Amino acid sequence: MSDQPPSAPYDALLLLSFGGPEGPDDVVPFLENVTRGRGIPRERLKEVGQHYFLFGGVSPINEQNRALLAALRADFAANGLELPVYWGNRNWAPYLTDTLREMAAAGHRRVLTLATSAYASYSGCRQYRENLADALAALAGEGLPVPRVDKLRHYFNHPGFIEPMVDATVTALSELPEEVRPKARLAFTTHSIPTAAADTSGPAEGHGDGGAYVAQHLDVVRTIAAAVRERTGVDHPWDLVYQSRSGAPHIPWLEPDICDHLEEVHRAGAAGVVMVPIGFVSDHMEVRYDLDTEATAKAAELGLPVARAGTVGADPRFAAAVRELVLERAATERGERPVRCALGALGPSHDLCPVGCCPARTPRPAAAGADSPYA
Ligand SMILES: CC1=C(CCC(=O)O)c2cc3nc(cc4[nH]c(cc5[nH]c(cc1n2)c(C)c5CCC(=O)O)c(CCC(=O)O)c4C)C(CCC(=O)O)=C3C
Ligand SMILES: [Fe+2]
Repeated sequence: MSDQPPSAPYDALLLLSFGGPEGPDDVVPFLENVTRGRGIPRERLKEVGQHYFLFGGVSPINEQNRALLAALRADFAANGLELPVYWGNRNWAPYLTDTLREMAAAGHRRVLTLATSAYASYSGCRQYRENLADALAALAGEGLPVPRVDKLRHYFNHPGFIEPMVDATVTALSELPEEVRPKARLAFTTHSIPTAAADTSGPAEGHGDGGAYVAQHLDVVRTIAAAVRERTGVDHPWDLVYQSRSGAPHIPWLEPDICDHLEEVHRAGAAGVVMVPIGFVSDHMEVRYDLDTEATAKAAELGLPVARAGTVGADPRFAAAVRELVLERAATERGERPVRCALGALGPSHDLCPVGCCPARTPRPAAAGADSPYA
């Protein structure tokens, strides 16, 4: 219908993120929020607290989300898309429940969510859906109208997410000493998760060795590596490696860790390494500490030249991709069949997480999926 805005039936977009401390006094309460009921050893928490104190107790993530919000609003305005954009976090202010309450009070009834995690996994998808369900339950408990909330499909393979990472990889290669550059290896990194969580990531039919989490990352790696080869004319050898492991040592998590990987390729005679943090949407603490501080120190100790590629952050191409994804999903909801952009071999991801997608160890209500208790 021509009198409908192009984002109909949606009336608002919600940027849903992790949240982070904004000063030294925030660090401990933030970590308590993150780890509530998750069984992370005390020693690991003390250590992670130190990472934040090293940066004045300030995580870069909130500033980066503010920049992304600004980029989204600028892109929407420039393209005549009148869709208000809100921001709420899992672990720090602005808290998701407060944001959703504000959205409900402003009259929003069909909310589309952009989570700052591009891939399938319990931590990157279902846990956000559980947070949405908790927030909606709180609104219902307060007698407020409960908006219907959907979530955008995984965007790991969207050109607007991939292309900035290709540029960033080429730029990082150019930062290596000239004689090292043509022989450099690419180490694509993402957050390690328990292997049991990886194996059950994504829809049930893909469960098994690494699940959708590893399959989606490998798809991205192959796409970026091929594009870098085209741009530089060099076939850089690559690996998918992991970082930021927590949890008890006896529980298996995805390996190898980036630091062990650097040692290993150094031993095998590698000339240099570009670290490409494909698992993260912005240069937040996992990137600034685990890669720029820890892994970079390890490389210096080895005498191995390294460079680190930037993340997508508030790149205008990513903001445009979000707009395309919003319009695509809106059209699908209206019963149309829009073009669904995706690079790589896997094709566009599902719009609606099916029952059994990225199951939790202890089942809990999750919104914005086929098993949502909310309409
Ligand atoms: C897959 C994944 C992403 C990527 C997808 C996404 O972006 O969502 C991610 C992002 C992030 N993780 C972050 C911080 C933390 N994650 C922790 C703990 C954990 N992460 C896990 C997984 C992931 N995490 C897991 C399986 C745990 C174990 C405990 C549990 O099962 O929950 C802990 C506890 C201490 C520790 O052990 O490190 C902290 C402090 C920050 C904020 C950074 C900042 O402040 O700038 C961000 C963006
Ligand atoms: Fe994490």
